[in-house]
Amino acid sequence: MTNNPNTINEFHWLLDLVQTVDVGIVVINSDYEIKLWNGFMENHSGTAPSELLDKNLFHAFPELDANWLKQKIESVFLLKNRSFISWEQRPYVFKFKNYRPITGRAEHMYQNVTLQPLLSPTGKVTSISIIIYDVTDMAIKKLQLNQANQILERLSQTDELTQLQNRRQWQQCLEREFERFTRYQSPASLVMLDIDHFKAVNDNYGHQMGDTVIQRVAHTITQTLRETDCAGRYGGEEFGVILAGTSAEDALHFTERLRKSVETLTFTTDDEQTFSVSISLGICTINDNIRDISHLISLADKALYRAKLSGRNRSVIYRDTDSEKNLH
Ligand SMILES: Nc1nc2c(ncn2[C@@H]2O[C@H](COP(=O)(O)OP(=O)(O)OP(=O)(O)O)[C@@H](O)[C@H]2O)c(=O)[nH]1
Repeated sequence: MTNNPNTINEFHWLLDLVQTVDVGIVVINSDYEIKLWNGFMENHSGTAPSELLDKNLFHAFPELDANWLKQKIESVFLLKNRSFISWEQRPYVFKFKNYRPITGRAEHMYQNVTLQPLLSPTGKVTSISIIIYDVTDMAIKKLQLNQANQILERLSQTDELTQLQNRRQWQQCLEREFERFTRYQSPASLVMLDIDHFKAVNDNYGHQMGDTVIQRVAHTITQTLRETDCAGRYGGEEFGVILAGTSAEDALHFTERLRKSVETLTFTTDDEQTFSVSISLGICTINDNIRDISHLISLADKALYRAKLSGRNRSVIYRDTDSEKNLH
């Protein structure tokens, strides 16, 4: 030890800094015995260094994930390299309460942690330091931003009135299904459907009632779908449904079930008038002659048009020959 007063001063300053810095500092030896526990750690854990000195870290804090942390510590001793634990990988190592005024809503402190080898004068790693940074403010902001982005993403994909997928999103889904067919010949059918005489609904009962009809038809579609199917609002009162792994005949079961459910819906206006609506549906199954999704949509639309022409409130399967016997 030196008796040089300058060196002694510097040593005291360093000790003071270690004790008061707003970062947690813990030093442990290779037996996990605590050799240093600074002021930050004392304040947040509520345990004074005098109670911890030479105690085993994992006995003193049994809530620590011992298996995982020991592995990390061992590799620092072995490789003599720093190791970094990000809050995104693991929100905290030491579970401390969060007292930050800005992010008061966070239950615990988010931590970035560095494990650093401490070399003896002979170059041996006899201890390591665990340095804990409180990153709660930054973590909460990032989590809130992620959450806001998720909401924005959902909004940009959803039709506001019906909560079905909007046209752009739905077409992407159709694109994926089309690709699955081209790659794996995985069958799929497209259904385009439209509310019959919808202009008359608006004209007779008002635009707001028209919106209610669109919403309830959309809800009925959602209730009739399987999880793998994908429904979207294609335009005003026109919807598209992609039925994965479904032949034309099976798609017909779906459309007929849906058509009958819509028929049973009743609507009541403010002045107690009641009315019902019907839908027409066109089905087209993907096959090798179909070039792309625009072509597929146009063929399903042709079948829908035929359903309208032949009296509405029915399902029609598109076939190249497209004869009357396909009407239902
Ligand atoms: N209330 C409401 N009406 C809409 C909306 N989008 C489109 N429309 C109306 O839907 C009507 C569609 O009418 P048309 O395409 O002529 O067809 P239709 O009356 O349904 O008759 P068919 O399809 O031939 O059975 C138009 O009057 C549009 O103004 C919407 O979001 N809300």
